[in-house]
Amino acid sequence: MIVTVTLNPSLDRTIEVDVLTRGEMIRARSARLDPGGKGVNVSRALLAGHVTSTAVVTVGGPEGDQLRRLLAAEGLAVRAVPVAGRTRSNVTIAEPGGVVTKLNEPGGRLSDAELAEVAEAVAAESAAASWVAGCGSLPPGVPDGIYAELCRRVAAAGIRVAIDSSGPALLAALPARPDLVKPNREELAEAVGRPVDRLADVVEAAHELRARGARGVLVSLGADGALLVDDDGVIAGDAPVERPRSTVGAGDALLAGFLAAGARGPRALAAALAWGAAAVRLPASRMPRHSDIRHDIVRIRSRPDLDKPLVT
Ligand SMILES: Nc1ncnc2c1ncn2[C@@H]1O[C@H](COP(=O)(O)OP(=O)(O)O)[C@@H](O)[C@H]1O
Ligand SMILES: O=P(O)(O)OC[C@H]1O[C@](O)(COP(=O)(O)O)[C@@H](O)[C@@H]1O
Repeated sequence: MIVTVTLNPSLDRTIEVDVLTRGEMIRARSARLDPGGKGVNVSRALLAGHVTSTAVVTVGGPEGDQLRRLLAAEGLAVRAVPVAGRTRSNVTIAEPGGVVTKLNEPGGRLSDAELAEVAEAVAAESAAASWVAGCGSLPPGVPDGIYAELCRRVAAAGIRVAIDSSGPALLAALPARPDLVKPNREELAEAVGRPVDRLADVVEAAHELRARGARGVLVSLGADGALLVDDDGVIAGDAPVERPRSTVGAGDALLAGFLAAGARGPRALAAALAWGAAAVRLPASRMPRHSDIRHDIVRIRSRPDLDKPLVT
């Protein structure tokens, strides 16, 4: 059983266009509305993969009501914490070939009292959990140290914790020793304050996050796959997708696959890559079911070519 925590969930509208040209009126090919936010997507992917999960989410305003309805329609187990600020709407414009432009709102402000209610909800829901995953950006009003606090509380209860966030919230979480962090290439580069251009740079930066406290680092690298650094060493892999449709939620599917497969070693990395690749082949942030996942396309390397320049 895996609990996810999303302080800044969203309604995700994905609009498919032939080409995005700034300053012009563009007729869309299709539009789709999904419940969103990183932890919400991890729980949706786990549900699709038949792994028990509960999503703790804040919900506010008419958008929050709609988010609840969308999650209920998917059959997700949700612990909704009502808040005064409205739930945000994020827009993704998807062009053929998987090129996406994302417009993410900051989200509604959360008060200290609302944050205390979230903490209570997490404590209540995680009694039987093997992992708690704190995912996504922080809305206004939330201190950078919130994920560090989550790590300490969850670890004190003997439960493992994963953090998928960025910027100051990710940096502040590291000294609290999360069992896993899942930065993408950009987030990793931001965390170490230098570009990450080759696999060797990824390894070095991931080691740095471990030196600052993270026990395991799973770096998602878009079309370049993913790299895992933990107590067992370094492994990398990829799963090529010929015709990517939408990368929205691919990182969330990757994290879900990794946790679902035991969160350790080549087997978990392979599952993560298979789930991530499957998400990329699906429209918008649709999460893969068993029948969407192909394990035969995954290539795991215990001695990756470190000089290889990254393509995405
Ligand atoms: N173009 C692609 N081709 C194949 N796999 C991809 C592609 N884009 C993403 N993925 C898969 O999805 C995972 C997450 O994508 P990434 O863009 O790194 O994360 P995030 O969505 O968190 O920014 C990657 O590690 C990879 O497994
Ligand atoms: O909290 P953030 O960083 O603004 O991200 C939220 C967005 O990320 C998503 O969870 C997608 O995440 P990924 O594409 O990184 O897997 C969307 O559902 C949501 O709109």
